[in-house]
Amino acid sequence: MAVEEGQWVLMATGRSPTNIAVIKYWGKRDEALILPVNDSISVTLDPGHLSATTSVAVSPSFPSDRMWLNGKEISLSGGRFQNCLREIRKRARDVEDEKKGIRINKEDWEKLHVHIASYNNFPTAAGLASSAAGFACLVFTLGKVMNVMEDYGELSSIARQGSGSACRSIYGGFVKWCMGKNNDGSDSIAVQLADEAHWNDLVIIIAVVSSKQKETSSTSGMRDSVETSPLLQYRAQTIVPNRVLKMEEAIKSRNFESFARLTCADSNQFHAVCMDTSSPIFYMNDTSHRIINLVEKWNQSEGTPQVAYTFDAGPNAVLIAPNRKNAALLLQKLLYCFPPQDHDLSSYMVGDKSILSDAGLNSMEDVEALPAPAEMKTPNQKFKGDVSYFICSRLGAGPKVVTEETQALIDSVTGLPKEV
Ligand SMILES: Nc1ncnc2c1ncn2[C@@H]1O[C@H](COP(=O)(O)OP(=O)(O)OP(=O)(O)O)[C@@H](O)[C@H]1O
Ligand SMILES: C[C@@](O)(CCOP(=O)(O)OP(=O)(O)O)CC(=O)O
Repeated sequence: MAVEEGQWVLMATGRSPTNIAVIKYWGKRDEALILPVNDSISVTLDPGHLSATTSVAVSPSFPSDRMWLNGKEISLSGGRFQNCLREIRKRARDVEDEKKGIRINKEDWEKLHVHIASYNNFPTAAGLASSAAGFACLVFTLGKVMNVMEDYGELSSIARQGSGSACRSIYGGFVKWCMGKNNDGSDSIAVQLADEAHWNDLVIIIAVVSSKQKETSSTSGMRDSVETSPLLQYRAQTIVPNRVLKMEEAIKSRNFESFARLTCADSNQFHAVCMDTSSPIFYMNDTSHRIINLVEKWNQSEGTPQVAYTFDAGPNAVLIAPNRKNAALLLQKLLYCFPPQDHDLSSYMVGDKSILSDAGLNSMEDVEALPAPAEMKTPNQKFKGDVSYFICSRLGAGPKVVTEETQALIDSVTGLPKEV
């Protein structure tokens, strides 16, 4: 139902980044509250390249809460959406918009309904943490519309109830999700370790190996691991606590060698836990393994890490280079092994395309002329088309309000998504 004459629509739009864990969250001790079995640490990615944008509109003429994701209406009846809506509504405060002549009292929020429209500028449910950006954005933007004044720690614990990893997308830079001890989850919140300016030389290259939806969701995969993997228990109790301390130290001192070793080891152990699960879960594929091999060989041949890799619940590789020079060298090696299927170099690299010219790759001829990486054992092997495309990004900031009306996803007159 659209807005009736004489009634108003109030709206806010927010944009939130995704994050990628360098110490992984895998396993819950409480499914309903989404409480993890270990701390985790992530880097927030530049929202210009990977983010969710969400508009939340409220109007007395809306008969129910509704949501559209990437243009399609989805159900809000799931517990995760309901938890986020309930927790934000509980904290809603008086809102006044003098220009529009709108006054909403605190108590009115229980009766008012919202329309939510969200859009991800990258593939949804493909192991690129869309749920993290999505739920962080939902909580952040609902909070703006409802004039919620809670601090970011509290917002992170609400976002956590949408998707665990979402609590880390409430901040930019380097973020730690402290698992907490309390049964009610009140101390299971995210904190910022350092902002994005702290270590801004880092370059992040994502190899999108498959943008298809995955077979085993993170939620069900980690449930199976908790129930069946002895390695998960050992990891959570013995390995991660120590690793988190070392990672915090590496970030603080910008020690790339330590950062890279910890990141790679933790990704590999997370996938070992998946293998240790009954039935085993395979998130990586042959292409993922080839990328690990390439990086490991390079790192070994130099005697010190040149690049770090990490893989979430999917085959896509997230590669972190300490600077543009190493990122460009990495790209040369990657494009030698994984040349594009068609001859369009420009669409093969999204995000910060300028890294291509840093790598001296201005045309397909440049790609074809690349020498085989010196550390490769079988230099003639090329796997054309096995990588769909690359994204070049960097560390980024946390959620922001988007003020331009043109960027809003809901029409302020009809109260419905603009594309519908
Ligand atoms: N922009 C968004 N706003 C709200 N919810 C979203 C948004 N994007 C994704 N989601 C929710 O997240 C779900 C996808 O989460 P899922 O964990 O399967 O994939 P992913 O987050 O892309 O991958 P992973 O967490 O393994 O890296 C969607 O079905 C939807 O419920
Ligand atoms: C492999 C991971 O990306 C797992 C993310 O799991 P989710 O946060 O998507 O799971 P739920 O809490 O069930 O929604 C590792 C990480 O981000 O730490």
